Amino acid sequence: MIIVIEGGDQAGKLTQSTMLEKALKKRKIKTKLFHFPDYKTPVGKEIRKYLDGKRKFPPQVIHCLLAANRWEKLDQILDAQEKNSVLIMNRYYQSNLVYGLANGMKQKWLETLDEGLPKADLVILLDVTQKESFSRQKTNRDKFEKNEEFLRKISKIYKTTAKKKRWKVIDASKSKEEVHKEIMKTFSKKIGL
Ligand SMILES: Nc1ncnc2c1ncn2[C@@H]1O[C@H](COP(=O)(O)OP(=O)(O)OP(=O)(O)O)[C@@H](O)[C@H]1O
Ligand SMILES: Cc1cn([C@H]2C[C@H](O)[C@@H](COP(=O)(O)O)O2)c(=O)[nH]c1=O
Repeated sequence: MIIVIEGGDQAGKLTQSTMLEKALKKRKIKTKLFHFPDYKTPVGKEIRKYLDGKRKFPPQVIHCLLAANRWEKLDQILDAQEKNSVLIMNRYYQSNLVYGLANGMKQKWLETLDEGLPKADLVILLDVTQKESFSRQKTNRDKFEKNEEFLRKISKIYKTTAKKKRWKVIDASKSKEEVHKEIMKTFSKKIGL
């Protein structure tokens, strides 16, 4: 199964996807964690430059690149699916939908970019207020993260999309351990334990 950990800036996606990976491996469940964007690939390097303000692209181009970055990893994803029971995605195509909508792109256009990639079985949205996210100090904010107004928009679109698409929303302003417990509860329920 594919579990996606989603959320805005500093929501705790890296923390929680790593804690989940560790917990599943401890239970002897074969698990592989992917991170998107993957900044190490050729397309990923372009995305990094864009987010750092060193490249300029129209929104259509950056959202195509963000999807292309997943297509670059398709063979690795398929291979990982063969070898593991669970794949965890620290962001996946759901991010492109939310950020793309916030950037004025159409839903159908955005969804077509990722059509054909292995689908998510469970999407967990880590919900934090924009205030809480900003209090989790970060020195180098990227192009999308610098704009507070944009981040408020992202938070709103995440919530409405989660409702429409039945993503599991978890209050991520709680402690790391409490959020992890909630994620484990959701996972157990999903697999019928
Ligand atoms: N539940 C929590 N409570 C308080 N601080 C947290 C919590 N979860 C994560 N943090 C802290 O917030 C910061 C961001 O966490 P993390 O890198 O996991 O978030 P992220 O969603 O992956 O961020 P980004 O999208 O910006 O890469 C880190 O310093 C982390 O230790
Ligand atoms: C995968 C993906 C990401 N984005 C956006 C979301 C963030 O603003 C950046 C990535 O930053 P992070 O600190 O490395 O999480 O890119 C997007 O718009 N579309 C996507 O598919």
